[in-house]
Amino acid sequence: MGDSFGTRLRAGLDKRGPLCVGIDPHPQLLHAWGLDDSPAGLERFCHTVVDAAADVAAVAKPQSAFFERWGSRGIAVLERLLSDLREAGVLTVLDVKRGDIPSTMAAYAEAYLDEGSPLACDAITVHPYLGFGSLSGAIASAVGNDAGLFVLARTSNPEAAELQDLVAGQILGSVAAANTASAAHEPLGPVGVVLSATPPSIGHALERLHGPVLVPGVGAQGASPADVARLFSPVRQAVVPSVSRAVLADPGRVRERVTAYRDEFATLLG
Ligand SMILES: O=C(O)c1cc(=O)[nH]c(=O)n1[C@@H]1O[C@H](COP(=O)(O)O)[C@@H](O)[C@H]1O
Repeated sequence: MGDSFGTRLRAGLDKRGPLCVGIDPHPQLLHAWGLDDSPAGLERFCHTVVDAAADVAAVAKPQSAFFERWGSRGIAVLERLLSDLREAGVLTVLDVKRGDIPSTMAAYAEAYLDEGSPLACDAITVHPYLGFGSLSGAIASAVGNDAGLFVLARTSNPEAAELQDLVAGQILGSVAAANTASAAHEPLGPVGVVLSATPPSIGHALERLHGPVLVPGVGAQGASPADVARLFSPVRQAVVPSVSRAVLADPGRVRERVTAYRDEFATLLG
């Protein structure tokens, strides 16, 4: 067995600092970068981001939808991106937000978590809205492959509250139990959560999660690094802030922005 996802993530965060670079090649962004909205444009975009972030970011999170738009040609670019990030020592969280009945979930786990799969990555985002138990097989697969999952608990979009505020506490409790039950829960368990930095407060105790906390919402969606520090101070060592548009706006300044956010988060969460 190799190192668990939590061990690799801890090492990456300690070495490079707390930041996940979101890789979201929106068509408008490709145009702003002077690139075609095409698989070739996507590929150029990805090369630039990997070159800029390779040795300064601990984690990168490609958003699968922007690659799926192009069918098999986009997926080929995504496969190459995952492999380039791995080679650069950047942990990969593929943002696919999967969640299905257990037998189908097993196939998703095979696609993204099995070592040797063309789209293998270190972790994926999943949702628990078919019942947390429907994720059991995916959790077992993550543990068996030294990979991880990030379970949506409270997302950053304004529509999230009506449904998620009803169940977030239950989801956080289930994540804590899954990590505690895992042999690999030190230094960080295999099951992380996604909690946005945009609400005014979290409203739940996070100390017993034993897993990483992926935090979107900074920059384009209005939250600041100081909001992250304020909301997540009890688990600040486990926080992985994720920033996409605010670091990608200008192709000539990706490295500068990644480094600036990383350093600011390191200071605030240190
Ligand atoms: O799972 C996510 O990454 C995610 C969760 C969430 O609550 N909100 C959220 O915006 N995201 C993702 O984060 C990216 C947007 O990040 P920004 O461009 O930094 O706002 C998109 O890929 C979203 O799908």
